[in-house]
Amino acid sequence: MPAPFRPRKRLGQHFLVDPNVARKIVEALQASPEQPVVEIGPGTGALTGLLLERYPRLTALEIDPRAIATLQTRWPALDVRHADVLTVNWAELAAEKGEKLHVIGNLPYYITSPILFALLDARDVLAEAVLMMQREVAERLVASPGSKTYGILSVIAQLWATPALLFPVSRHVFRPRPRVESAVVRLTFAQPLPDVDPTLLRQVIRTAFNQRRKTLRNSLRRLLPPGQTLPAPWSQARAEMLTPADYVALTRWLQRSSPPFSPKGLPSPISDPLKRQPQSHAATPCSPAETEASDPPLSE
Ligand SMILES: C[S@@+](CC[C@H](N)C(=O)[O-])C[C@H]1O[C@@H](n2cnc3c(N)ncnc32)[C@H](O)[C@@H]1O
Repeated sequence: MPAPFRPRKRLGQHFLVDPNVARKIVEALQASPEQPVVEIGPGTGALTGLLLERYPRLTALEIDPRAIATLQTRWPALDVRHADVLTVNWAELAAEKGEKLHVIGNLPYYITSPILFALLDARDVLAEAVLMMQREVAERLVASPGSKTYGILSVIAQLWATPALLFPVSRHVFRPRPRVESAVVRLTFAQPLPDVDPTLLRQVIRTAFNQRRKTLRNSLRRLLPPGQTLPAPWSQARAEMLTPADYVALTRWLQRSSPPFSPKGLPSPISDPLKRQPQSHAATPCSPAETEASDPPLSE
């Protein structure tokens, strides 16, 4: 069905036109019918109709009033809210629904990374998220240590959730066609990690990857108390060699060394990242500074 209005590229409006792909995405959601589902960016409703058939407690969040008018005409009873997904208060929405939320959406690709970080931040009130995104970002979410695509997003996503790359989607099933290929990912949100300050953990990961060419001994220097140095297995490693679990262990060690972050300070055994087998891209040069909003240009 052609969009009843001119798609706006600046809003990432590439509408899905293949009903089989739409069905596959909706079927990837593991929510049961009585659970609350939130759709990000319903657009003209490629997923919305299918979702409503299964999930009567659906809420849709859309920024474009023209899309909202279309949705209200097609499904007058739909709970569609005019909202910028980046400013949504997920905790309030979950409180309103009375339980953890299941999120779904074909994401607007110009803000994929900020949406992912916002959802990961809201992990305590979310159960799962099934999201279509550019394939390159999907691959980053599931990347392993030592690989070219392993970065801040990989580590944080793998700590706060279990990401699974479900299936690829061709750029030919959208109108207008995006320039990049897509993929669908499911994030199953994890329980909080015990005995680790999440703010410090994020700061450690970010600081290490922002200078990924340097050894951790140098890149993390400013996080250490004066006179303190990193122990041997970590000090010579680079950011991309550490697993998500290593970052947790490293942060716990820092908490013990820096009193402000040291409420409990439990010891944690670590493996030696220098002895780990690097993967095929282990020696890749530094990519341009990885930032949370670094999504590539997308439209044709
Ligand atoms: C890739 S389209 C997907 C549309 C529809 N779900 C589909 O599959 O055809 C992305 C949708 O997100 C909406 N959108 C863009 N920026 C948004 C934002 N900040 N908050 C909420 N929705 C947004 C766009 O208007 C568009 O409807």
